[in-house]
Amino acid sequence: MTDISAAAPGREARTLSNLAVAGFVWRQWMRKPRLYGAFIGFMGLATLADVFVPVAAGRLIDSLSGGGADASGQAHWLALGLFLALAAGVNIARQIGIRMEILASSAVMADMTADAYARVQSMSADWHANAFAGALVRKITRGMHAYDEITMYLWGGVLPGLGVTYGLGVYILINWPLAGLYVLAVNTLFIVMTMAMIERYVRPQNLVSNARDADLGGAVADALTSINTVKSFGAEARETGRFARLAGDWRREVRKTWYRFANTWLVQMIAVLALQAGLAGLLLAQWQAGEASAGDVAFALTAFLVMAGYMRRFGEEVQSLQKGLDDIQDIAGFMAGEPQIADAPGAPDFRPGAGAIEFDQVRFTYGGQDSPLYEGFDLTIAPGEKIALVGPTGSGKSTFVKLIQRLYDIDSGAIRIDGQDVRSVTQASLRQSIAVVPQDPALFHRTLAENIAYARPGASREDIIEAARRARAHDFITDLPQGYDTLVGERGIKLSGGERQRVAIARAILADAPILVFDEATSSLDNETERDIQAALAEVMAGKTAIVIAHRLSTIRDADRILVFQDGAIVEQGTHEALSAKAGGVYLRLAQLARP
Ligand SMILES: Nc1ncnc2c1ncn2[C@@H]1O[C@H](COP(=O)(O)OP(=O)(O)OP(=O)(O)O)[C@@H](O)[C@H]1O
Repeated sequence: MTDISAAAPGREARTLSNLAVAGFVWRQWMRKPRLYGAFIGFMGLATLADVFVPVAAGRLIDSLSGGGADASGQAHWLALGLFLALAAGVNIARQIGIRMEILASSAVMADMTADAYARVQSMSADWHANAFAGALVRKITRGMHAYDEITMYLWGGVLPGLGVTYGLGVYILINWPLAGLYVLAVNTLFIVMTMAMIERYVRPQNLVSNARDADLGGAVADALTSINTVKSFGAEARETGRFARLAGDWRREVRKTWYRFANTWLVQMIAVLALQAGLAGLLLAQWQAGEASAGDVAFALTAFLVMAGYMRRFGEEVQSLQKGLDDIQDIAGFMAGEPQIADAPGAPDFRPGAGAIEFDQVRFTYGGQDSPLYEGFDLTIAPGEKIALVGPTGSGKSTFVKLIQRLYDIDSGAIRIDGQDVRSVTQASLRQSIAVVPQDPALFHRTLAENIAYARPGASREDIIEAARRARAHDFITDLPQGYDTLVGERGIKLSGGERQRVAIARAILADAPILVFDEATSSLDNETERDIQAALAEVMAGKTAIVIAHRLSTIRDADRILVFQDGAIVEQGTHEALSAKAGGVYLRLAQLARP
């Protein structure tokens, strides 16, 4: 199994072999085999017709130079007709082929991009923590367009080019062996040299400039998603400077790539000239010796023009094809590996119960860390229990929540919810049974009604309003000019922190999950908002297992049990009264510090 993490943006992308990328492209073609079959068939017809254009030209010249010796005087008209029919046939077949390709590729590009998007969404939280959203967007869109280029350049350019040049080469070989050998040899040399230069000389540099290109996208998205921080530090000029440095890196690398492209073209042009001079010279010599007719020389010159056109394009097309393969390799990489956190084959959906949670000898280490955060971690939470998690920053409270949601897999031991191991059920069904109200909820740039209904798509307007009422969000929503139809701005930027949390509580109410997790905002809210949120919360928690990452004494006091975390372990647990009575205890110290 390929480790997909290596392809995570932000790190240098792993290079898939051309063969692996080609396999991916092949599977995309197989989505529309009939349309692509027709496209290839028409391109083949066009190629065949192109091979015979010089032959028809030769016949025409011969019939003309024969002075109309045939009895009817029709031969040259027939030859001209054949010549024109072939020339028209090439273009008609190509036109029909291209239209088939447009039909097939537009459909495949849409499907392939949707699959890549789904795959990226299925990547683990850890993978995304290492990814730049902007770089991902760039990689996916670049790969989408590369697919069309690969298809067109291969079937519409490179392969017809090979067909015509070798087809004519063989025709020449049969009629004039020496010239034929020369043409085939120069052709082969040209192709081998072009491929080698592109693979060894152009491609490595092209991958480097692609990586710089993705860095640019990543940097823009990184700074723009934190634009408020940038502004609050008055750091616009600093960020612009940072971007300019990255743009400078990109410019240096892309210039090298483009120079390498240009150098390859130069070498190719020299080979085309050699072919031109050699073929014309050889046939002229044969004509002089009386071994070739004027028509033969006309054939040679037309054949050369046709071949030179294909060869000139061949170089560019092989390069574009390689660039296409490089550009699509990120998407191919996403699809080639398995997400680190995957549903077990045939995993059933989670069956929600009363909300019992059990940690059984859990050991967990974050990727990139040497020592485990949790070791031999045991805990049982009864259905309906109200738990408060307290402890110093970095002690492992948020990790506890991430583990019950299975955002990370543990090293050993087991986490069971309602008797079901979190690894044995589908992730989506598990997470739908755990409603999380984060500290600083990010909303979608959609209407408030849509944001609330995110927990239950298809919820009626009445249900949405009822949930908002219970979350103490209805009043501020109806005060907005467009009420429930107000767009909240990217990540909900147009709402205050307290308002966003109440929208998230309304979502949790609609979700109606047996387990509720509430991460209290650390920043202080005004008394009224705080009271509203506490009241809303009390309602949501009724009858559910509730886990509150607590920063406020009020929440802690009401908890059935307080778990005190320190360095990834629960060092004390009990009610507020019991823990407060424990002289020298961690909780007592934290509570004293928290008191105003
Ligand atoms: N994705 C990650 N990769 C590596 N280490 C991580 C990751 N997330 C958290 N950690 C580390 O794990 C430890 C526990 O973090 P966690 O977020 O669970 O603490 P916390 O108690 O919730 O802290 P806070 O109260 O500040 O939110 C910290 O040392 C943190 O640096």
